[in-house]
Amino acid sequence: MKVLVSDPLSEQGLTILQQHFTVDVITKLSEEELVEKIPEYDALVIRSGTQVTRKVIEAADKMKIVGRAGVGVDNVDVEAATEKGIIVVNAPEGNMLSAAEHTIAMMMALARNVPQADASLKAKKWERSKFMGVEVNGKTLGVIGLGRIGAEVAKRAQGMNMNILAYDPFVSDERAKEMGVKMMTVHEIVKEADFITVHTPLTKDTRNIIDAEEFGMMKSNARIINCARGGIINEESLAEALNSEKIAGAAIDVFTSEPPFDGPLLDCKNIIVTPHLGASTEEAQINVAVSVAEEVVAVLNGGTAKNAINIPSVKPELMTMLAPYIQLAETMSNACAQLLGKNYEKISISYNGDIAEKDTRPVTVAAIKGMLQVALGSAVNYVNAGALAKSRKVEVVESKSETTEEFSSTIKIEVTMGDEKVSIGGTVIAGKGKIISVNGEHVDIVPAGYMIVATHVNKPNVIGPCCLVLGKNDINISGMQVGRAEIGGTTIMVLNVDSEVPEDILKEMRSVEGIIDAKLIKL
Ligand SMILES: NC(=O)c1ccc[n+]([C@@H]2O[C@H](COP(=O)([O-])OP(=O)(O)OC[C@H]3O[C@@H](n4cnc5c(N)ncnc54)[C@H](O)[C@@H]3O)[C@@H](O)[C@H]2O)c1
Ligand SMILES: O=C(O)[C@H](O)COP(=O)(O)O
Repeated sequence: MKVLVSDPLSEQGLTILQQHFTVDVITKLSEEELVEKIPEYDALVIRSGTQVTRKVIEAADKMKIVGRAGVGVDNVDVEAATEKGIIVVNAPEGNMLSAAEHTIAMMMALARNVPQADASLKAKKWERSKFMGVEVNGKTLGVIGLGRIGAEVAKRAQGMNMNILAYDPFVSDERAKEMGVKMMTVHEIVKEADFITVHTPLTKDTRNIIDAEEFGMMKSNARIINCARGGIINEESLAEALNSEKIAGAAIDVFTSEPPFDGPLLDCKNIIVTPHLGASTEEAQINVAVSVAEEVVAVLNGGTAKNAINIPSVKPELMTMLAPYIQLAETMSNACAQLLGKNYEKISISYNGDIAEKDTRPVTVAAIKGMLQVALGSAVNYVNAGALAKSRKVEVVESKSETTEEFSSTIKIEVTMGDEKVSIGGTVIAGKGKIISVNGEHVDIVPAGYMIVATHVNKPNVIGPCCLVLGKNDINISGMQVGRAEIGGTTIMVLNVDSEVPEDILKEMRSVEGIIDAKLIKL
């Protein structure tokens, strides 16, 4: 088997890989070059320098694992990898102490103008009064993102007698208390802190978490540090805050585009910078390279990964089989939660037929994720879905039966709140997911785009008027399925439509005689 290492990796990691596989180390590949090379490799090992885009993933026909020798996976299209059944692993702990120490080094250098004073003296100037600094003792440090690195930074800063405020929606008050940290909102923190440091991943929610509004609230002596990811602090707003002396300084290790030669930061007043050095210590590089190399060896030899970030660890062959079910379950539970339209207390997932004999944990996780995503958006992922369901007291029930009627494998998901429930059944045919029932009514739908699900009485002159409502409002129907029930009974109609349907049009549909309810879902 062949492994491509496309960023610099320590010798210790390379040696482990070379003992098992043919290893090519080719760095600085463009997307096109990577797309061209990737089909021949079974695994790809990267750091932050390689962008593993959807295009790369789609071309990776043999690939079973992407190993990130480090923490951040924002340079990997994890969704695309998951869809293709490729496991993504990282090394979550190997560089955490180095990153925390670099943050403290940056904070101290910022407080005492170390890089500027160093450059001045080397330019044969003796400017003692120009480089007046501040103590950190007794000052307040705001930590945004109290995960592994944030917590280590907080611990070290406490050792220097700093008061710690933190914001992290996923950290309990109990844990914060244990750490001696006061939890606050971002706005409360930026108003109070003398130093602010960010340690979140870069996500839709954390991008620009510190922007012009937040800089406007800061004290004039505030100093800000980013050793996490470029983009968590908006670079234009930071440049403006520094150049107008709204804040006293910034220490930045990471940038939206690296190297940041065309960005707004390098020429700012009172900024000190390093070229993404948080993890650049001998110790961290050995740790992360060995950890990821061991994961690649395990997975390519048919074992499981310990630090898979996209799915509970299962064997790669099984992942290939499960991939379409994972996607289908996520879509089905998302549809169930949208149709229920309220909070829920239980999700039941039943596996029938061949799939019942497999390790279905990744499918269950995907089902939980899809359901929670309606309320939580991108805050939920495959890793935290189970824990989030538990913390929200949502009961998860799995059942298995090896018998099915029509298809070799089916899954059924039911989301419940009190007496109200929505259930959707599905199967996979030729690698593509299909919805085969809604609330027990047989249908045959490819789940995608906008869908109207209408419960109605099975009698003449109901379906036609509904379609007329859509037609006269210029909404194109691209597919339609009607359940079977005895005449006069209640059944279901599912309409695939090409555009969003405003609430007033849905209301008009609901007023059609015989329509009991009509809801729009977006998949
Ligand atoms: N500069 C470097 O070389 C370097 C080295 C290592 C890690 N990093 C980066 O540091 C960051 C933190 O890494 P880590 O190992 O501590 O990760 P982690 O997953 O242990 O911690 C991240 C924390 O951020 C929190 N979080 C998520 N969304 C949030 C939000 N919207 N608001 C507030 N908090 C939120 C999470 O709850 C979690 O506690 C990552 O971006 C990682 O890529 C950089
Ligand atoms: O997320 C990480 O682990 C760090 O940003 C380190 O990145 P690097 O491996 O490119 O040094």
